[in-house]
Amino acid sequence: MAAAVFHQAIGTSQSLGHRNNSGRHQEIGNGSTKLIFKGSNVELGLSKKECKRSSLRIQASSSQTSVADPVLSPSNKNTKEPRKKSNEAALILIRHGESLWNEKNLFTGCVDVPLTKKGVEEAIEAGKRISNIPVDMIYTSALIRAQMTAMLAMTQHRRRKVPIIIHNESEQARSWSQIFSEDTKRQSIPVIAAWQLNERMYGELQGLNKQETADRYGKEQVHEWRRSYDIPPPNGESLEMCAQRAVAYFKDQIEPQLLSGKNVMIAAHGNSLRSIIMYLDKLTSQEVISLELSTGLPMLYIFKEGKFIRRGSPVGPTEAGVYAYTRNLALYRQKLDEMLH
Ligand SMILES: O=C(O)[C@@H](CO)OP(=O)(O)O
Repeated sequence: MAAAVFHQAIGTSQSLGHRNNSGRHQEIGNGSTKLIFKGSNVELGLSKKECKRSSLRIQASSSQTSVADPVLSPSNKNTKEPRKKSNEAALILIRHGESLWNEKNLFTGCVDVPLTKKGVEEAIEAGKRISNIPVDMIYTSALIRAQMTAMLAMTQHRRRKVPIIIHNESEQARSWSQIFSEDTKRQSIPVIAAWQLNERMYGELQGLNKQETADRYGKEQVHEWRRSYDIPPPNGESLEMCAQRAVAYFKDQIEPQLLSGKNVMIAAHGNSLRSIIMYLDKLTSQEVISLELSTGLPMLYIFKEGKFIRRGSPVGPTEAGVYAYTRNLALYRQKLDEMLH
């Protein structure tokens, strides 16, 4: 029953840490032509061939289901196996919108800072870009900036399902947040908040101004702390350490959802997403140094036949290119159009 959807992934949801922001930029070319990772001073271009090379191969077995929303096909309404077998699912990654400490240029890490007005607008804009892409499950970090981003983005979604945060932290929380209508459940999207997706813990840099820290310790040292793979900032996490929990969570909890055909959105942070993208795109520890993610930029991957195929950032809800990627996405969009007209 639909309740299963709401409670299955919850076993692992927890409320701990945090992570966050930065001022840098990665630009992911729209569509599949070109990726450009821009750092403050760094630029790395990947050709189409290179992108292809870096797309992930995952040891995954067979059963996957449809990108099409089961609610839209009445025949699936009352079945225990709500989805048809299919080969693909959509994965949307989104870094949170600008936070108040991004704005002040402070190291944020696990400090739980909300979005600025600009961050709110970025999240809404991101939501418009993905408003025609199916979302069955949402994963966020335990931090408010990622959760705000996910929720604000979903206000723009045309399917109008209600994102609902799953509270599994105690038996009472589970019991008190139950939903007693199967139909209402079907019109909802479970949102799992997991500390493992939090920003890297920035140790003794948290709260310090990035520019002042560079003036004090030197630009190179600070760049190493911020972008190297295996050098941690003082008493903080390196990207490698961050990957150990973020990528493990992705593999253990999120990949199985994709394998079962669920379309997933992840709202998280600059570095937790860098580590996940490193895994998805098979970037080397050298390549990941140049990977920068802009705030509020959604990135689409198609999970198909055990592989992650990077599809760039949808430019807007009507961008024809996105829907040319897969037949299922096009069908979903068409059904939304029919439903909403
Ligand atoms: O301050 C932070 O938490 C992070 C992410 O915004 O900054 P950086 O760009 O240094 O990784």
